[in-house]
Amino acid sequence: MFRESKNKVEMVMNTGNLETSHRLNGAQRLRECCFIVGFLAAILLAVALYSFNPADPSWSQTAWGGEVKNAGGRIGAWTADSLFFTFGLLAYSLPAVLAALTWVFFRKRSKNEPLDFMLWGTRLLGLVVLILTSSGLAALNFDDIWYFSSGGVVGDVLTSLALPYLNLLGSIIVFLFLWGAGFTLLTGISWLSIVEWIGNISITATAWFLNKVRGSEKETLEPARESFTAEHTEPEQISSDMTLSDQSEIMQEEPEEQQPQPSDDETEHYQELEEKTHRYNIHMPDAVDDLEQREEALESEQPEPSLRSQQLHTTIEELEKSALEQGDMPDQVESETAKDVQPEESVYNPLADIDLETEKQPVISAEALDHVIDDADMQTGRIEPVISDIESVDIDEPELDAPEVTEPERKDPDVAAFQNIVSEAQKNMAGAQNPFLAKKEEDLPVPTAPMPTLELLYHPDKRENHIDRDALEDIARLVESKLADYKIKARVVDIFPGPVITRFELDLAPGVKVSRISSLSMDLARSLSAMAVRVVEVIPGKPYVGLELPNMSRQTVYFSDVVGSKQFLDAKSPTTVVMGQDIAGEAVIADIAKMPHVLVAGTTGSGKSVGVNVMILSMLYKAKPEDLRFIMIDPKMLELSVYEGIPHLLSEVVTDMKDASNALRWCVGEMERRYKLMSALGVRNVKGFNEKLKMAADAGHPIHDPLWQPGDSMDQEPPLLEKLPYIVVVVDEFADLMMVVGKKVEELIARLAQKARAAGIHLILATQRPSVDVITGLIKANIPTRVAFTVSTKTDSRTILDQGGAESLLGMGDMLYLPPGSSHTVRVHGAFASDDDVHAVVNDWKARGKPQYIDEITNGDQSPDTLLPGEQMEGDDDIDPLFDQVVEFVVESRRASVSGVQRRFKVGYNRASRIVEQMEMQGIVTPQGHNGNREVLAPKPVTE
Ligand SMILES: Nc1ncnc2c1ncn2[C@@H]1O[C@H](COP(=O)(O)OP(=O)(O)OP(=O)(O)O)[C@@H](O)[C@H]1O
Repeated sequence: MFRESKNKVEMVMNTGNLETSHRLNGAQRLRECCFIVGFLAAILLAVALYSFNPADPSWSQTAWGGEVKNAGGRIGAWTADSLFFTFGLLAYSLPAVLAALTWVFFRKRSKNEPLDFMLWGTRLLGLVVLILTSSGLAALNFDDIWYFSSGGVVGDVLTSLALPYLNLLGSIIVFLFLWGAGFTLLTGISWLSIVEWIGNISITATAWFLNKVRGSEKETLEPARESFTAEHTEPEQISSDMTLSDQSEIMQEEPEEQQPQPSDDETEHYQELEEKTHRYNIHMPDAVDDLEQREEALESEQPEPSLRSQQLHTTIEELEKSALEQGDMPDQVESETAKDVQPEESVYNPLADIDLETEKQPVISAEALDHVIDDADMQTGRIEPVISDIESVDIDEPELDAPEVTEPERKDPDVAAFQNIVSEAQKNMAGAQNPFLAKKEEDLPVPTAPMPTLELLYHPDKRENHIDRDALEDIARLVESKLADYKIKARVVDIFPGPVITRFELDLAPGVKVSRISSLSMDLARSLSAMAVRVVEVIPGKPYVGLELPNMSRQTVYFSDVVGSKQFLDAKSPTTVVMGQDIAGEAVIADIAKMPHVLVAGTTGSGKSVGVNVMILSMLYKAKPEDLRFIMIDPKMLELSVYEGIPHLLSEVVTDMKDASNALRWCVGEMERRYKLMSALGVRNVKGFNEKLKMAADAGHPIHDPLWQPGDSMDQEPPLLEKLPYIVVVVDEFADLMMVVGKKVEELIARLAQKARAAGIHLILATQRPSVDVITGLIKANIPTRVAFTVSTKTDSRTILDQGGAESLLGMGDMLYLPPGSSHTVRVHGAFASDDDVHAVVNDWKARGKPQYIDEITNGDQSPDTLLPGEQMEGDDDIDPLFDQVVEFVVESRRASVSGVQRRFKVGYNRASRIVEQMEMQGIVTPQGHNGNREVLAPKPVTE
């Protein structure tokens, strides 16, 4: 009508809405009026109370006709008088109370903010209690105002009720506490939080005040045990050199965490949580990272699953569908038949089919097959002569590209009989040549690789090297607390997990002696429930002490792992040997030529023989026979005889102790010869000698033997000098040698150990008896490199290493290696080479060549010509004083056993065996036979 446009209409409507929204509805209007009146009353009340004049007319005063002084007029005077009369001093607070009540009840509220009557009921109750108790307290404690009691009538009534029963103090206390309860009812503020808040304020104020008083001088906190823990838990937040104010600043920075004071349980929970998040410095071995990287690489390298393997995961329906689409679905009849014969098979497997068929052949009759075909025909409605009889099934089978299936039923009886005869003959042959019996190797095919390959060795499957950080941290905490039990303040700073043990590096508090921890190693092992704990007193380059604890699950360090390591592959020397892995899993290798001799000791079963085998095998991986030769002495006849026949051997493996001393004597002679040769060529060692020889040969002037004299051989001119190989002498049970041959061996070994280094002759001596009569001072002084496997006592450890520690090893190849020229032992987990590994490498070398034994090494009879400088003929030894008596006894008893002589004459083994050998030399008894017995050659004395 009069509104012209639609827009305008909307605008007018909107404006109308807005206008109505600003108007109050009926109830609201009433409430707002009450709100205004309430405030008016509060203001008037305040005016009346604060301008109260006792001379004004009121309930209590009669002042007729006088001028009213009260600013609230006559009403104000009467009201004020009434309130002062009723509430006393408390009347002054009533305007504020009235204003507050007005605000609470009449202010405009939103719909989502309804009045909580329960809450307001308690508040009202609180207010009443507060007013009553305040009046009571005022009546008891304050003077009257004007002519009113300070507590008003209310206070007077309350006190008159309380005083006869509670007396003054009791009444005050009761009113005070009720007042407190009323306050909490009214405000909802807990008195506990008020107390804590006051405490906080006072501490902060005191700290602030103290710092103010001390001026710029800042207080430094002592790193006490508590702060020590704090440092651990929040190192980046609270450090020991922070001032108190700094710390309070930090506290203020996190008010949410500091202000709501937690309960005791919560505090404990937080402490636990803090301790859980306490991270130690764990050094993961590189191997773990490598492993992870390799795993990732392997995963990324994994080829896409082939179509065939994809098909394995599809259902038969999907396969059929796709086959139909591609048009290579087999004949319906065939598939149906197959279904009947093999209802379970969902994926086609030719091998499974063959097995099934061959198994089923005898039980499927032609009738049954016909029945199957009938069924199929009925289902398909097609008649096709697919299977005619059983034979046709058999003949069709080879099409399936299956392995040969033996079918004894169809064999000719003559052929079967012939085969029986042949197999019987083969069995007899096999019985004669039992493969489990050690036998001479036939000519093996020569390997194509120039040196043995790593494929010969056992390669373990990929091993999980899972390191549980939380478990390690738990152990670290346990270590700290156990040490604290023994009053040792120490803190774990670094953790090095390894394949066999984990090293915890401890930072000791100032003044704690390392020896205290060392002496506690047994107690620590017990309290940590560990097999053994080794204390590393000095870690080179670090101010810490090491505590080595065995891992829960131990990993075997395989020879193939270490021999395939970069360090070993990079090493050039032919005498490089593998030791094992250090505590962090890094390969430890050494060079025998630099050692130059090594002593290996440990109790039986500690892994010595495996260790020695590993050393020999690693040299077989590095050196050709022209570079390195071995002389092996093995009194046990077990450990080293496996090497018999490798081209590196200079002589057969020596198992007779007499031959062993000959071999050692030969070595001394060879050493002397080499020295003469080297001095003739003016070189200082074997390496220099070989280089000079090569240089001369390359230059076309090969060097002839300068020591040759006419008559030494049938040749007319001196022979050409040949390359000198390193010679490594391995003695597996050195104690045996010392026991049987005695002093002579000690002398020979000492001579070799002193001088053989430059001549390229090196010794590996292993013993399971690390006692001072075996490892004598003379030998020890000349053999600087030692390897200690587990020993039973600390004394044994000292005998080998000149320090303790080997008694705390874990066995199974766990060793302490004392490198040459060092007094610090290195803990090494020895590499493990199985018998199969040894055989594989040995066979590989046997296939490459035959050894050329030097007979004089073992058979070299002692004659005045072959005597070494300074050596005496054995026969020149003084005849034993007991000799004549022993001869008499032996000739009479006709028994020439060493033990018999020992028993009869009460002498030691060495002396008895020497006397028997002297008798042998004089032809009184025969040499030892195969059974160890000797026969008496001298005739029995004739008795009259
Ligand atoms: N490095 C190693 N890792 C794992 N197991 C090892 C290792 N070395 C040795 N062993 C285990 O310890 C056993 C004993 O080792 P070995 O025969 O070398 O001891 P031994 O000290 O030579 O004893 P004995 O003196 O009696 O010959 C081995 O059969 C093997 O099972």
